[in-house]
Amino acid sequence: MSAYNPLDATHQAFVDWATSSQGVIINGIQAARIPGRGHGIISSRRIKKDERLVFVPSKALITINSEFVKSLKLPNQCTVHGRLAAALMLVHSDDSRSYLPWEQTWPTMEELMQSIPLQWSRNHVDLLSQSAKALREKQTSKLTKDRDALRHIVPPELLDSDLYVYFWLVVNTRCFFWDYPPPGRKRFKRRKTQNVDDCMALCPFADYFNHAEDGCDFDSNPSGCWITADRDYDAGDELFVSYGKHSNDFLLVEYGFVLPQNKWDTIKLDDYILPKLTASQKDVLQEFSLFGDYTLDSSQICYRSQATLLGLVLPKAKWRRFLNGEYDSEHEQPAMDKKCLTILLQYQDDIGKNLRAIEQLQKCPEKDALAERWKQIETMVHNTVQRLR
Ligand SMILES: C[S@@+](CC[C@H](N)C(=O)[O-])C[C@H]1O[C@@H](n2cnc3c(N)ncnc32)[C@H](O)[C@@H]1O
Repeated sequence: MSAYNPLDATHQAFVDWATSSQGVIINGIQAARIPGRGHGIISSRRIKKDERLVFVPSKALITINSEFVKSLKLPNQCTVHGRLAAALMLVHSDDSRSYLPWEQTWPTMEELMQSIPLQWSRNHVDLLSQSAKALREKQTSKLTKDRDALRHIVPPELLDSDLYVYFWLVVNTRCFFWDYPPPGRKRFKRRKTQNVDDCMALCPFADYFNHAEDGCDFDSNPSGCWITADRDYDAGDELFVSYGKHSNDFLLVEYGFVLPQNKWDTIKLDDYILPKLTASQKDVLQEFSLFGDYTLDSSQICYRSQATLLGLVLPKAKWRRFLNGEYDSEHEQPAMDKKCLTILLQYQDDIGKNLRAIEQLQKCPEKDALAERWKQIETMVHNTVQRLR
């Protein structure tokens, strides 16, 4: 007996549509409402490793080569992401669109806008971590570029509306990797030249799978794509796929959630290390390609940070010898640990300030997401401080 709730009529209608008219083959799994994760996939019986769980034929995907997308003649200067979002928006008012039963299972605009920081208000954005802020800025400029590339073809009242952002986020959160050219070509080969960011397809039913650190295997060929069990499962277990080896800041910005346990999680230390460096130390780091991108994971500071911090405790000539692999820094380890500790104590102060500011916010999903993330950051920093002490 599963702990998850059965599907409502909208989702059941979508599953019927996907299997009866789109050729989607579902084996041993079903969609279900999963508390805290929207919908997801659970096993309807015991499943053996390597069983194929779902097959989605290529004709059922929404890609840049789907007829309704192609017919809109959207400009190639716009990313595939931006064009797919525009196409979904432009046909949104057409009640005869073929994939309507599928679209009705997607999250609402409110759910997406609240969970993903892209459209958060300034007071919430200001309380994101440094790395989440940087990722959000990148995302914002990608959205702006997509809008600019579409401006001469899509009316501004649509392009600048929340509806465009909504479909842009639907594409961002629900696409799978897909890099095949349209059917009908004599030779059906993967395009080697295509930008990986442009290899996207919306994939009915497979898009119910939630993310975990590790999960079932996704694969594809020109006929379609499928997901295979990575291990045995009991009836009623939730099954996941992995969206990639992502930190929680990345998951928050791109997908609107964080994992409670995440072996790929890291936090950035740049704001604490870079201000401590002189101009000439920065030059040396540039020379050795070690400038910036300093991280801490659940147990240690990355090599880049350690090599950089050594520059604060070693004379320049010795530091250069270390960077050239000619000097072993074992003697300086205690001094370096001390530097590290100073930096992390400063970080702890800021974490405290952020948590107190978040405490003052009115109750809302953004507040909960911010508090959860900063408590994770607090734990990571605290554990390293304890270890160094
Ligand atoms: C491809 S969809 C997965 C299906 C989705 N849960 C739904 O209800 O339609 C990706 C979205 O699912 C949610 N999600 C995926 N994995 C999650 C997880 N481990 N915890 C919480 N939410 C998750 C996030 O909202 C994410 O943007």
